[in-house]
Amino acid sequence: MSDTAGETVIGVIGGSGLYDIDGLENAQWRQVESPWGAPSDAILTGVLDGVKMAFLPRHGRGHVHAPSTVPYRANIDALKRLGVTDILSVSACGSFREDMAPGDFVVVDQFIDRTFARDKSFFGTGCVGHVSLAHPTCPRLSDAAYEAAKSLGITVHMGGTYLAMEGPQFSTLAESKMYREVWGADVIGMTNMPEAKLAREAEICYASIAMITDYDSWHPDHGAVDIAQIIATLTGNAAKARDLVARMPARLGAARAPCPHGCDRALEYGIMTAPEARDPALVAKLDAVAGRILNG
Ligand SMILES: CSC[C@H]1O[C@H](OP(=O)(O)O)[C@H](O)[C@@H]1O
Ligand SMILES: Nc1ncnc2[nH]cnc12
Repeated sequence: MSDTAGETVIGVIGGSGLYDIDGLENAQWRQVESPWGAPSDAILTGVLDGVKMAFLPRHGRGHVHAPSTVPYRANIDALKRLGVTDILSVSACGSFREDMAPGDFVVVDQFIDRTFARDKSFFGTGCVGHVSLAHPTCPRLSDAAYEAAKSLGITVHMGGTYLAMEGPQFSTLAESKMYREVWGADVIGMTNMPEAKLAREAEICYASIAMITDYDSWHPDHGAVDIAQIIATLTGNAAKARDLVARMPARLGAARAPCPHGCDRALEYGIMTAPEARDPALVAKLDAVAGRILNG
């Protein structure tokens, strides 16, 4: 197998309210072709503090894609084609915890996937692959994001379980209470699944920052989700998210040691289909995501 040490390339997937980032040298919006379809938008590439960066607005500029129709596979594949090694996902989320208040950031470390209408894997008939998702986020990248947020004076919580719902409607009161009281979720959003699963399949380290915009519907003093309040909080959060992103290159550095947690080797023993039984068309589509294993 090939060595995974090399150059850091930071990918940032910006969620609701974050449609670009500033300060990149040689900034350029680039159309990236993918065999998995068109990504959400062009990808903004450039260099920040000597580290290559690639920014993709998850919903597209102008917020075109709904949570269910974001082209998750094309997005992860396109970032992989640009050489991205580490993805920082930034997302607007509701909170199930009194102490995770609107305006706070949460470094997510677990997910409950309740989505049901999305393509969730690059693998399938003709090339079956399995990866571990017990620890779906990368501790090295998550630590860097946490430290960056703390250094900016942002109220940030380390660790939290993100409930991924299909949407686009928000939860009923009964669902909100069940996610919080029975399932023990901390935050809720509509987009980090299957994104995190696909990043793991593509052997890209993934960390997720939840920017809290509301208390969903469970909170007796806050009532139901109010989209006007969400947008107001989002606007404030976006500036903090940009500052956090700007600190990431200095935290990670340009030279990249292999991930100590194995994210960049997740597929090492994961492909089950015998070489002679593989579908050449699917293998060809997997050139970026799994080329290290399939063609290594
Ligand atoms: C604007 S509220 C609902 C919307 O915001 C979140 O998007 P993202 O995760 O991309 O920041 C949430 O998941 C919904 O898609
Ligand atoms: N309460 C909520 N539920 C789902 N997604 C969200 N994004 C922001 N707030 C949310």
